[in-house]
Amino acid sequence: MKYLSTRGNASNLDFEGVTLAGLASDGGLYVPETWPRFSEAEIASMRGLSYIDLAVRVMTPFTKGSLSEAELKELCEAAYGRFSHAAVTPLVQLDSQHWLLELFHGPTLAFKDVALQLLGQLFEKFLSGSDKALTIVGATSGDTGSAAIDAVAGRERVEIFMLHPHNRISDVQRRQMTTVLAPNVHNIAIQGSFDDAQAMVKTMFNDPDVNSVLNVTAVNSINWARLMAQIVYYFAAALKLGAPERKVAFSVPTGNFGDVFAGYVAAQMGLPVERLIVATNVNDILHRALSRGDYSVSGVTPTSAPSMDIQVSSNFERLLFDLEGRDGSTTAARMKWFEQMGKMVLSADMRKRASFFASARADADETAGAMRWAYEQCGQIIDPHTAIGLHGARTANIAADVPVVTLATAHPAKFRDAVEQATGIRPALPGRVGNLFEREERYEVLPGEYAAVRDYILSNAARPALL
Ligand SMILES: Cc1ncc(COP(=O)(O)O)c(C=O)c1O
Ligand SMILES: N[C@@H](CCOP(=O)(O)O)C(=O)O
Repeated sequence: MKYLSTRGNASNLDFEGVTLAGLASDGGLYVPETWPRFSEAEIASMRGLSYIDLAVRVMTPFTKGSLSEAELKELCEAAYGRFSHAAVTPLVQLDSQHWLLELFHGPTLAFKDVALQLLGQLFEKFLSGSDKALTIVGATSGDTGSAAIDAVAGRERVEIFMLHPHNRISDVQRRQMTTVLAPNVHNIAIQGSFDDAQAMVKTMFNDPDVNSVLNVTAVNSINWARLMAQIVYYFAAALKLGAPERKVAFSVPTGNFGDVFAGYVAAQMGLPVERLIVATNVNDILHRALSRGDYSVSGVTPTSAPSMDIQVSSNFERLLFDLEGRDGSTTAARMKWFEQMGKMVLSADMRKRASFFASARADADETAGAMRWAYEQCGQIIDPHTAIGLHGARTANIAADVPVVTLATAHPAKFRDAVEQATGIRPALPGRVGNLFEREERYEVLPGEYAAVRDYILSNAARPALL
């Protein structure tokens, strides 16, 4: 499989190349040259497979040429062997139409583990036998950071610098990152928002002062391998609910548009998806864009679902690329305009082409209300991000005979204060996170200025000599 950049001006790479590169050299995001497609019979034959065997089946078309099926299986076994549930991503029924897809049974209690446990294995595999080292530079609104750090802490040849918005993530999220004291892990709290951190990361990729000495890569969902691994659980859920004979709708708590884009890819691959509901909090740029064409950035408002306090949704670029006929120069011009003006308009025609996506927005009361409904009506404690998804699922106009699956993206214990406020229940942290509140923390607080962050990374990166 070959991959091309959404901005049409970077070398085409194979799977190994895009995994190690993270972002394309023209600032675009890598996508497969074409979407692979399974027939109905092929999808039916996936029923009953274990999660690992299903993952190999779904991901093989994307990894062809870089990994054999046996190698991919070995990596999946290592990645998913650390999950605390035998099904890896179990489904829980709420009522006659609604299900939760629990994606938080990995080591750091959020859906990010599903992709990042595999990405850690992929880095190791692709670096083995070479003299290369990688410097991961990532931005997190709380969950990607801990999942990425868990996946690479202590590994040789990989060093990680993770930027988070200072004082804007939960105490559990922060400690899951800052108490990992392995020498290859560096946490930086920046005075600013996740969007500021994400913009710095993207700038770093094309900064000659950085990439002349460091081999920089990404663990955010700008890295194609992240999205690829997230496609699998859409197949897992739909197959359990009757696919390919029966259509299923998904409601996805959305920030960077990565998770829901993985659902879009699953549909391109032939999975019968009725609708994808893009569920946002009050940082609602995607809801505004899909419902009325207004993709314009306003300030980020802190909410009880901090991981979704995002306005610039990186993966939306991948959708725009498809909606505009996969013409890189059109997408490049559109993104350049957006980067300068902070806004773009989606024409009625583009919105029509995107009408496979529905969208919804939940404010603070609606988020708390969804947590209460899940607890009082269905006996389920859910986190605020999942609650936003559930609000979207329950308010979208989906026919009563179509199952609606809400992606449960984080364990409620990561957001104990918000859950307790809404339901009166303070969820306990699962044993697998250990004595988080007794461990020493280490992180650097830096101003939200690109030069300060770049200089810190350049002076603290341990292995430039290996490149
Ligand atoms: C718990 C949680 N839910 C939802 C999201 C949104 O996912 P995405 O950024 O892929 O849209 C995030 C962050 O990305 C998250 O951490
Ligand atoms: N919500 C994320 C933000 C980054 O998203 P990513 O999926 O692109 O890594 C987080 O929790 O860090």
